[in-house]
Amino acid sequence: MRFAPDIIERLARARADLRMGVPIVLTYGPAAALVFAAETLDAKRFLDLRALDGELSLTITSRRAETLKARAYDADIARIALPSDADLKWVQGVADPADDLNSPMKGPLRTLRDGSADLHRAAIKMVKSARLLPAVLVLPLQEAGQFALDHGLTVIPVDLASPHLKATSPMHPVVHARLPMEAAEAGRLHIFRPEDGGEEHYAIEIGRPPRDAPVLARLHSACFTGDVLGSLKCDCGPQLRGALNQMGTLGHGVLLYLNQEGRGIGLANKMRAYSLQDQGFDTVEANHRLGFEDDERDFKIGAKILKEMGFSSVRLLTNNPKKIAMMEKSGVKVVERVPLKVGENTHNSDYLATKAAKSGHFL
Ligand SMILES: Nc1nc2c(ncn2[C@@H]2O[C@H](COP(=O)(O)OP(=O)(O)OP(=O)(O)O)[C@@H](O)[C@H]2O)c(=O)[nH]1
Ligand SMILES: [Zn+2]
Repeated sequence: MRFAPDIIERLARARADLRMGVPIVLTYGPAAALVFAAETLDAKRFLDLRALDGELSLTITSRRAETLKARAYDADIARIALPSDADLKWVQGVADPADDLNSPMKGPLRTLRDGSADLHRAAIKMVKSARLLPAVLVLPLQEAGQFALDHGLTVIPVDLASPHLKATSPMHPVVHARLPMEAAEAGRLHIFRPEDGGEEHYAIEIGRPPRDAPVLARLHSACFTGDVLGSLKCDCGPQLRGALNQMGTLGHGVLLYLNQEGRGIGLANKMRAYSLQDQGFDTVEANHRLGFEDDERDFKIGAKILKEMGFSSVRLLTNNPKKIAMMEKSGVKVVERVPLKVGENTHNSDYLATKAAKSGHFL
């Protein structure tokens, strides 16, 4: 009998811990560290953390470090030595750009350059996958095993975890049922569940497309504001309905509804980005100021689901060349790109222009 969680299950637990403000322990060979997500750390735990010995660092991505004018010696991340007088408000000010313009002085920031950054890099990956701000407090630990046991903390060995932090989780069909829709009466909704405890994704199959021919397909990323609320800041709502209508007219197609809200940063972070856009930054700059890349989505998920459904080639409805490249790389042939230009308005024209200029979208 073996009921203990395996590494994938422990990673899911660790993500939930971080979201609730509970620290985790990361180990890598003989090295170990106590890790808190800066966003969810509370005052009480921060005081207790301060009382422990060791060099406490606030690790951020090099994207965020650039905005804060901090040197990033570890390529994609920067380990900021926590000043002795730094309080929780200071930590959150480094993590969250909301007040950058009101109170720009966070530094001068001293970043660490000696020692290994492996644990810190893994910690950033974990908070990103927990859809939190990419900033972590990291304290090296000596007796990590005992410490974790004493405090009931989840322990993640980074060497075991890293292949899973990189890979796209296998996706399993859960259930499907008939769903007549305005765009097509012959609709069917399929639910797919990843093995890693992450978000479920959906496939909307219209008609019964033959599996041995290219299918009209769309990879749509969740956009609560556009899809549900009819936001005018983006073109997602009209693209969603436009794609379904084209498939309905043709009589068959597959729309994948991928729960990668805000280009993979989650709705809370997307709203942080919107707030920065209200301060004058464009969609790409806002992501960078938050510490994210322009696009944190994993399009391999889409290819996995299509293959699972039996499709191997598509006519892809998109203006995004990266989706095409990723499908091809993942073994789904894109025989044709079908442009999807709908829903431009006065509120989103700058947003669409930025995507064309900075993210390489087809005009
Ligand atoms: N971070 C962030 N995400 C946004 C913003 N505006 C829209 N989104 C998200 O961007 C995604 C839009 O995805 P898609 O409809 O696949 O658009 P796309 O990558 O431009 O590709 P195509 O529409 O296929 O050309 C959704 O997840 C939205 O929630 C924004 O300003 N910031
Ligand atoms: Zn949108």
